[in-house]
Amino acid sequence: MTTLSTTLAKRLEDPRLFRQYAYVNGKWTHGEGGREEAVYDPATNEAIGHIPLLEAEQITAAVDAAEAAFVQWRALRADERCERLLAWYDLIQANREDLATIMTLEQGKPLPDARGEVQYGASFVRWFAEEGKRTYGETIPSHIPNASLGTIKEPVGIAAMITPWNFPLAMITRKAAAALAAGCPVIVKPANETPFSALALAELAERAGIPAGIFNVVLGDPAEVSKILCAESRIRALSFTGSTRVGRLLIEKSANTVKRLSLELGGNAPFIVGPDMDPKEAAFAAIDAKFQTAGQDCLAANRILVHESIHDEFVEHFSERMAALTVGNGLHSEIDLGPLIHRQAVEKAAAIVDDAISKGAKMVGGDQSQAPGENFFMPVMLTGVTAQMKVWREENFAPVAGITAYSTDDEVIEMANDTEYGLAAYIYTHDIRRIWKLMRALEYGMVSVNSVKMTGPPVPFGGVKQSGLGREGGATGIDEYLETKYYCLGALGSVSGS
Ligand SMILES: NC(=O)c1ccc[n+]([C@@H]2O[C@H](COP(=O)([O-])OP(=O)(O)OC[C@H]3O[C@@H](n4cnc5c(N)ncnc54)[C@H](O)[C@@H]3O)[C@@H](O)[C@H]2O)c1
Ligand SMILES: N[C@@H](CC=O)C(=O)O
Repeated sequence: MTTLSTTLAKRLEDPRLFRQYAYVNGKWTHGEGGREEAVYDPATNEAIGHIPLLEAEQITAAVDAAEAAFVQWRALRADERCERLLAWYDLIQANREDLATIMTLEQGKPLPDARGEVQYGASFVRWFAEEGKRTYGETIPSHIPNASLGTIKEPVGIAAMITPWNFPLAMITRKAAAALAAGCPVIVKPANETPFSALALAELAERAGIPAGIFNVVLGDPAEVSKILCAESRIRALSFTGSTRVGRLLIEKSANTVKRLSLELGGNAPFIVGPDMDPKEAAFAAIDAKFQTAGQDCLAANRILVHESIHDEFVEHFSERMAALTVGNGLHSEIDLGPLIHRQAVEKAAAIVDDAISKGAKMVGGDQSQAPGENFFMPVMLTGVTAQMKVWREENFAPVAGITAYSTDDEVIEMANDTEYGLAAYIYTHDIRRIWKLMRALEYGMVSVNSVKMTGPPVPFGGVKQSGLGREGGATGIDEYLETKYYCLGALGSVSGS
């Protein structure tokens, strides 16, 4: 019988990239308890494969393997680790088409977007391969007679990573490449909805010469696995990307082992349009900022705040452009929006729209009878949204755009900051004084002015408030995996005053 997993394997130039096992200590591993879970194509609801759910002892075995492998990995010179990471980068690039196919099948995003994510994910590997060579310590002018003082940077130890389904590859490489370059072994727990991208990365890491035990992918019940990872004192850093709800749980669970925590959590981005903007240009930019990955993006423009003087024109252009968006299976050509990840996400989106309408918002679009399958949600524009509505308060993670008018800069600052989240904000205006005022007043970790695109390897990506702790990427991303060791070399004789 032909199953979708055989169909999938046949679609790939290199079928060995499609693995249905965990990857621990350089070995493809079954679950010892016989538990497994199906993974579905969200566009069709067909199972594309199965993954094992590992037992507690198998997760601990991954930690044992990482601990043993750490000794040699940290002992390599930075340029030697750089070479392995560059080999990984080359393999990811060379297998871009297969990786994109796997991603579209498990995540649903349109194939061109999946190719873009592979490229984006690979770019972090190259960036951190190089950054690993620049983990400088410092020399400190001594206040102690005859002593020399300074710092050196050392790998923090085993780093665990728990990652989401919306960016199944790049959210792994942005963490793992930094940790590996710093000299740390890595244990990744990907989202159960999208494990196959992570497993393909493991296959390529092995081919790149990253030794057994240094890059592990564990699979299992999320609460069970993370409980073990958080409680394990040998794991010194935990990096999580996902919802604020789960982020809070991980903080609690890690308290006893006092780990280094990096948290990239939810967002509720405001998209502010000033009165001087061309309403059409701003509306088109807002469409891009809202509907990429079908709205399932932590940077998605959730609350679109438009100056009252151009609001009606903006809304007209927005709805026209929204009506032209195509919704369908991401493997087909000319698709703008793929499915949501599963049926619950569709139900959540519908509940957010109903809540807004019951509180007075007006809806354009969103004829769900046109949806090409049960996990699809036709894009919706809601106008007249208020702070009492869920669409304002919650990260909707769906193609639902909430729009509202404002009259003054002070008012829009208050509106934009009226959320527990603080990941990213967008400002569209050409008035430099307004740009400066808004940029300084917005309580967000990242502010993008007149540009939808804001991310990439050189960028210190991260949020404030309840959107997270720490930064990924950029010149500081590797610090999440490094400890500073201060040294005092005393009794040196002649160095006083240096
Ligand atoms: N800030 C960022 O960089 C960023 C990037 C991507 C996604 N996100 C956020 O991620 C969320 C969407 O992703 P999601 O639905 O996969 O998030 P999620 O929090 O439900 O899941 C993220 C990861 O946590 C695991 N998990 C789920 N329940 C758990 C539990 N009880 N204990 C331990 N682990 C558990 C999941 O299996 C997955 O691996 C959104 O809030 C989005 O904003 C943030
Ligand atoms: N789009 C983000 C991921 C958030 O979901 C990124 O670029 O890292």
